[in-house]
Amino acid sequence: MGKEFKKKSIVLIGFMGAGKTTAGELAAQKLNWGFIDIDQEIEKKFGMPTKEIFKKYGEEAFRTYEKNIIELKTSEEGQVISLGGGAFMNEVTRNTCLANTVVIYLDISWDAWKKRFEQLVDTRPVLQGRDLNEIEELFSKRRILYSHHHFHILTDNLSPDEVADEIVNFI
Ligand SMILES: Nc1ncnc2c1ncn2[C@@H]1O[C@H](COP(=O)(O)OP(=O)(O)O)[C@@H](O)[C@H]1O
Ligand SMILES: O=C(O)C1=C[C@@H](OP(=O)(O)O)[C@@H](O)[C@H](O)C1
Ligand SMILES: [Mg+2]
Repeated sequence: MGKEFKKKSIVLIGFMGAGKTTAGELAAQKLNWGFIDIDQEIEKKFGMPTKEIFKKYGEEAFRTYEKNIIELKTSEEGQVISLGGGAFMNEVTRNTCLANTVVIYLDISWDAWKKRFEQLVDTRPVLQGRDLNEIEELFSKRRILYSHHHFHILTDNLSPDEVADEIVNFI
């Protein structure tokens, strides 16, 4: 028997709403790889949406479980793994992903993101109680850490399917 070919997993990073979940699932289908959405894993564990987890258990509990599940899932191969937008702020997570996986940054400009705000505000706990100026500040702060990646896709003028194609072409 020949050696089995194992593929490094892909990790998608970027600000909330950039399309990590949507494009990640499509890319996994195209590659015939597994798909793991870290938020969905956390929601399964807690049995409630992320917004409720933040309310009931607090952000710290969410972040701790998030870090641990990423550690676990990035040890698997041949997976497309969509992170939540805040996960990459954790240094351990960043180092693990950069060392063990192919990190792809789904970038979106602030102008394009603003148009998606209404679509996101009801479900994203981090947006609750923040005005657009505060969100832009968070956007700029996080962007600095997203600069650590292996491949970058500017998604502003791309459909989810086109983003998935870019991911597949890179791999
Ligand atoms: N390339 C895109 N163009 C337009 N809308 C998109 C694109 N990618 C995702 N969306 C939409 O933006 C919202 C957030 O997408 P999602 O995949 O959940 O992002 P993330 O996982 O990065 O938070 C969804 O309503 C989705 O349909
Ligand atoms: O940016 C963040 O801190 C978060 C982003 C969300 O994921 P998406 O980036 O998939 O929206 C989710 O993990 C949670 O609401 C926190
Ligand atoms: Mg997502």
